[in-house]
Amino acid sequence: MSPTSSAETAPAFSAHDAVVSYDRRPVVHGVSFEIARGETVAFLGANGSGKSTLTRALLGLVPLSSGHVEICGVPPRRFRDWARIGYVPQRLSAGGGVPATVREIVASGRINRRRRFRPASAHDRAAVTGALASVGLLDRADDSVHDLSGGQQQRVLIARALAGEPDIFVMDEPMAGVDAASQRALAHTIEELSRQGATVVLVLHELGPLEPLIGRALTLDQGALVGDGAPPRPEGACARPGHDHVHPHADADRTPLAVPVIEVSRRD
Ligand SMILES: Nc1ncnc2c1ncn2[C@@H]1O[C@H](COP(=O)(O)OP(=O)(O)OP(=O)(O)O)[C@@H](O)[C@H]1O
Repeated sequence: MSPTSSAETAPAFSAHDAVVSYDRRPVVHGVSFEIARGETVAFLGANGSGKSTLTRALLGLVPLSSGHVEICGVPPRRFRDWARIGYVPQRLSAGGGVPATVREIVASGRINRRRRFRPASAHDRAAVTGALASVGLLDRADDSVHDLSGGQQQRVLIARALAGEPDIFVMDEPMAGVDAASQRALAHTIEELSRQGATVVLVLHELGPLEPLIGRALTLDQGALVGDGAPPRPEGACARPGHDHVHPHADADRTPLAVPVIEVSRRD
């Protein structure tokens, strides 16, 4: 933490000359930036430009080969307040081979909030139900997550993050494989989170319905930060730095979402 910052005033995320390598091959090349509390920021770039790797490095999920990153002024290895962070990974990893239900996966998002060895409180249950409703999956709550389409599984991951009532969201391609109506509903959810003061970091290959929310885009090209500012104006459906992007989920789901109501815990 810098001498002038504290855990409450430091940027939500900062990176200083951050380098990430896989098998000694650098895929993120010495990037530096800060993301302030309450900002909504998108990482843009083509497939393989390093967006996911950089966001995972910001969360300490992959190690840096040099440089440093901080979460709220603290290096990830010393950061303890993980309940503040809602991470939506690019693909469903929760559950694995275990036949978990949608509700179980979403409830796992409250683990950092629950008191050890205590049964779920009424507030825990309400947070899970509210998160399920927000992504339009209340009616699928007792189904196995493996019976859902890729787009629906993506919404389960978003609900899991919402259930934890974090104030910092990191969402890796939250719109991937989600149909247009559901994308608009998710955009509304994200707008609401942002309006309530949450920090929202999005990995996107195109802005789509999120465009009005994104005032700042950090653009990556082959691991280098090549842009930091207002996002490029649309010139077509996929006229974005990642226009050649391959969607990870081909099976977009078709269920429209309920209008979400989300509460973000305020920290300031
Ligand atoms: N676990 C890994 N091991 C080795 N190389 C990896 C690994 N993960 C990603 N890479 C490589 O690192 C580079 C950056 O990948 P990354 O997934 O971060 O890019 P991205 O911009 O998020 O792309 P996409 O939009 O396709 O997810 C790519 O060349 C990719 O092949």
